[in-house]
Amino acid sequence: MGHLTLHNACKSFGTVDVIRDVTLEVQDGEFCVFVGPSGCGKSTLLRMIAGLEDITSGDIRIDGQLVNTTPPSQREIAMVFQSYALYPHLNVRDNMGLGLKQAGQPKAQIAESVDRAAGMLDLGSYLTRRPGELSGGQRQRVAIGRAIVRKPKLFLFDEPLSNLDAALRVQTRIEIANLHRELGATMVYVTHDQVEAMTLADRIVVLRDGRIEQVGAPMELYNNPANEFVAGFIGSPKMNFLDAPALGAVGKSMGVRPEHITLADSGAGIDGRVSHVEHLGGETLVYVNADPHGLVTVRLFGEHAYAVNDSLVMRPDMARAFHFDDTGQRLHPASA
Ligand SMILES: Nc1ncnc2c1ncn2[C@@H]1O[C@H](COP(=O)(O)OP(=O)(O)OP(=O)(O)O)[C@@H](O)[C@H]1O
Repeated sequence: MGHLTLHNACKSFGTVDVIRDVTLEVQDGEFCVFVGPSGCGKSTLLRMIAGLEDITSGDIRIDGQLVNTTPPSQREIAMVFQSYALYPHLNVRDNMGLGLKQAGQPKAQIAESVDRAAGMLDLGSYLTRRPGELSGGQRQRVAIGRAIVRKPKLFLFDEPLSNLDAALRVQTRIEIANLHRELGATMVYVTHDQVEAMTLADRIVVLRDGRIEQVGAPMELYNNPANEFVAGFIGSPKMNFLDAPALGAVGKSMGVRPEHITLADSGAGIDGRVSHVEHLGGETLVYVNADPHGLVTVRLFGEHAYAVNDSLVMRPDMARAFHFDDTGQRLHPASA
């Protein structure tokens, strides 16, 4: 079991309110990702769940039990950090088994648990190496293995992939997703990378300035963002925000995703001039300057021969456009 509830959880450092009234329920077995810009309070919230930070007010419960003042070691959680936090003088087997050893488990049982976790993470042939003899990705797998052997109620991950290069990040992301499927454990995962959030999460919690902006399944946030902030944060490349009055559209700004605009040489649409083109092979990103909207990103499938300074016309798919008022709240006009 690993059911987590936060009720009006708040955290202040001195007079600065870092987490404000967070109420959230994470179901047993769920993969929940906290995402948001730098400084929005993701790590602080995770550390409050872990017990590494006191909470200023509110409640945190694990499986219904109030843990506000429970020390981290008694919360039955395991945390995986960006920095691995392995003991350099211990080999992989001893690093992974240390928690069980400290808990007084018999040697044979520890060996069995470590072997099982090492098998899951493909670490079997590295068990006698020390962390210094491993790559960054292997070290992070050891840190994850150390969490697995403890059979915690809750896995907490704090940006575990940030120190890995791009290819290894993708590979380790897939391994974490597989692990979640295999273990069926509750996982709470912090990242500032919305692609990681989209690909791993059952549910994403979007934070800004210590508050929850929206909670939902990845595609729910993509297709139905509650406000301009979430609309701009989820999706890569980012949503375009066009000048709604200039288009005769409802609201202050009209949000259109780069993949929901087509280009034509002439005719009806928004006139613009190509400012930059990125050829990515499978797709082409065309950056178009259009007054008064500014720089608009258009994402086209496949290869396209647009060049800087080409004049063209953009045609947003109005059925997929979003409308926002001047406070950034989503409008639902009857015509939208
Ligand atoms: N011990 C502390 N004392 C005072 N302020 C703190 C402390 N820890 C964090 N903060 C502040 O709390 C805010 C939230 O920090 P936190 O590390 O939780 O953000 P984050 O969303 O995880 O950011 P990042 O993505 O950059 O890691 C920041 O403004 C930070 O400066």
